[in-house]
Amino acid sequence: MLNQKLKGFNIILASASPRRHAFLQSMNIDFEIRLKPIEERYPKHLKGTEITDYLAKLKAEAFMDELQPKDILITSDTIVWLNGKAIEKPKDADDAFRMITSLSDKTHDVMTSICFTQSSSQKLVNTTTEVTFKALTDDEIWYYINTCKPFDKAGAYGIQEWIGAIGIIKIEGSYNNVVGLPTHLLYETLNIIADGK
Ligand SMILES: Cc1cn([C@H]2C[C@H](O)[C@@H](COP(=O)(O)OP(=O)(O)OP(=O)(O)O)O2)c(=O)[nH]c1=O
Repeated sequence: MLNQKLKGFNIILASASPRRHAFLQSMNIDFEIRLKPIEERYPKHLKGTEITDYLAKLKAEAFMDELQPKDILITSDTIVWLNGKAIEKPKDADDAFRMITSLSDKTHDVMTSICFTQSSSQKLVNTTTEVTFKALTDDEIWYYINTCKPFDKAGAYGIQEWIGAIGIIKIEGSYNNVVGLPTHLLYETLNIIADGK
């Protein structure tokens, strides 16, 4: 099993997201958390998974110089993509209201890239999930913002929270990807790395 195969490696998760920490724990992967501040900016011409690929790699850059041969550094990025535009984290409650209103009664994409960095190589994987919201009322949107304060979430919503329970009518693709980490891809890629492929 993967946790056995990874015994000779040191997994480093460079993420402040408690959801990403919990996913690795649920997969029985031993890991340490290492954090460095980074500014999540990307060139304007990038689209969709080009953005998440770019940001997942950018998050790895600060650690490049300190990686040891047995280290596998994991970084990732999630965005919500609607009508050709990325919706990132909201600045405040009004911004969150605008974001969720724009998602109401529509289908959007959620994209996550995971970057695996070793001292001498790098692998990048990504996936997209389609999420459809019902028509949400203003009262529902404000109730959610005031109770769950989704300011740390791309698109200003958490599928794992109240709004996901009452508002999402269809999803196509990985659920965990929407929460912030496509765990099936993490598992598949770590197996490839551990097998030396
Ligand atoms: C759409 C959606 C996003 N999210 C989260 C996943 C990501 O953590 C966050 C998007 O921001 P990210 O920049 O991908 O990640 P982060 O800043 O939380 O963590 P780090 O960069 O340190 O790894 O939104 C949910 O939890 N539920 C959802 O339904």
